[in-house]
Amino acid sequence: MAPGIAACMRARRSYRAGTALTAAMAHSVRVAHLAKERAVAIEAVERASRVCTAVFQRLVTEETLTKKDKSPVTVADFGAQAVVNAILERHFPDDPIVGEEDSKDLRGEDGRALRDKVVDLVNAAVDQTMSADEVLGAIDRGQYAGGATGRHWTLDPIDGTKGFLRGEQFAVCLALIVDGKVRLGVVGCPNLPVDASQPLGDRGVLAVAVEGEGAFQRRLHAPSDLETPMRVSAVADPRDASFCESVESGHSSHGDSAKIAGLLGIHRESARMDSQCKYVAVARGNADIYLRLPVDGSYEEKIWDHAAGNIIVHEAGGRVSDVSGAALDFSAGRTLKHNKGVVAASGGVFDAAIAAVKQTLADKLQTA
Ligand SMILES: Nc1ncnc2c1ncn2[C@@H]1O[C@H](COP(=O)(O)OS(=O)(=O)O)[C@@H](OP(=O)(O)O)[C@H]1O
Ligand SMILES: [Mg+2]
Ligand SMILES: [Mg+2]
Ligand SMILES: [Mg+2]
Repeated sequence: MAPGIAACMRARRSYRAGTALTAAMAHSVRVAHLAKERAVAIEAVERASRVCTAVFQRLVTEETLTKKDKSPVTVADFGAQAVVNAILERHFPDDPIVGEEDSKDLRGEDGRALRDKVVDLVNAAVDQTMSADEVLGAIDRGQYAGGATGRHWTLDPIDGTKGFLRGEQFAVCLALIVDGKVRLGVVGCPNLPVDASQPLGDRGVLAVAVEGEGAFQRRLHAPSDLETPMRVSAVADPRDASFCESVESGHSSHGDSAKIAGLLGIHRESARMDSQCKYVAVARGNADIYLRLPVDGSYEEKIWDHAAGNIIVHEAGGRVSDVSGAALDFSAGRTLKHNKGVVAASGGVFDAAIAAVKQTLADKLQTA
């Protein structure tokens, strides 16, 4: 095991032991639960986050960001997926991975320029030197079909690509699914303010949750003994609630969310934010409701866009469902094909939010 991962597990044990002496026995049993997976996942997400930040800094220096050249983003997507998958392979060689990207565009003569950039990027981020074939192989470990039995990981190397390009919110999201249920989630948010009340202050948050153990946050790239628990807000009156949604109206209907806010008596403007940082915002009480409302009825949400955020909100005391109130079903393959849309909210306002969503989408839900 890498020394960093061993130190991380020790630090977590000492942090948790100090939090509740009376529960020491329960802790010593629970801490062992997915402890190695948790530590490896954090290390992988942190390394991939560094890859993304490095690519973005180069983008800014080369002033390509304003040209909206998408290829550097593609480099970061591929690089981050290769780094995470290589780390997972080293520690859990038998675990399959459902990842967003594949190596198609990096192969052959057409893919050479991009491939060379990705290989350089990956080799700057991992401990061992990887050949081009090994990097492409690592990316393609993400082609697993998913399903209801056994264990597999799911990875979104950059969630919120548009946010990444704008220098706004994006996230590196990794989750472990066992027998169709999410058991562990890690979301790295390099641009999220550490303290939401200080939006111009320090940035970089890592959120993590293991089933049954609660949700925690810490500064990205900080030792785990500085983790603090996350709790959803205690708001009970929906009129006092705030909600967040996707930036793009193509990913979540802004028109329907405005109607739902009207029904709930919400007067505050929605916070529009890219990526699974929205789940983290709900988990740490910065927003009360996350609405993701279907625009195109045929779109199937991808498991990597929701798995990590889903468990983080649950473990922070919140609830997550689709727009009909049904739990998200991560056992159906690479997509959430049995669900439409997503509603995540603190416990105090979840029922009211679902009722307003159902009322607003009644016609669409009937024809779906
Ligand atoms: N039609 C449609 N409906 C819903 N979702 C879609 C749709 N098309 C794409 N996607 C996925 O949306 C992911 C980004 O979601 P966000 O909530 O971050 O959107 S936004 O950037 O704030 O607009 C985005 O994830 P990334 O590709 O990882 O950025 C896509 O997987
Ligand atoms: Mg995504
Ligand atoms: Mg992505
Ligand atoms: Mg994408």
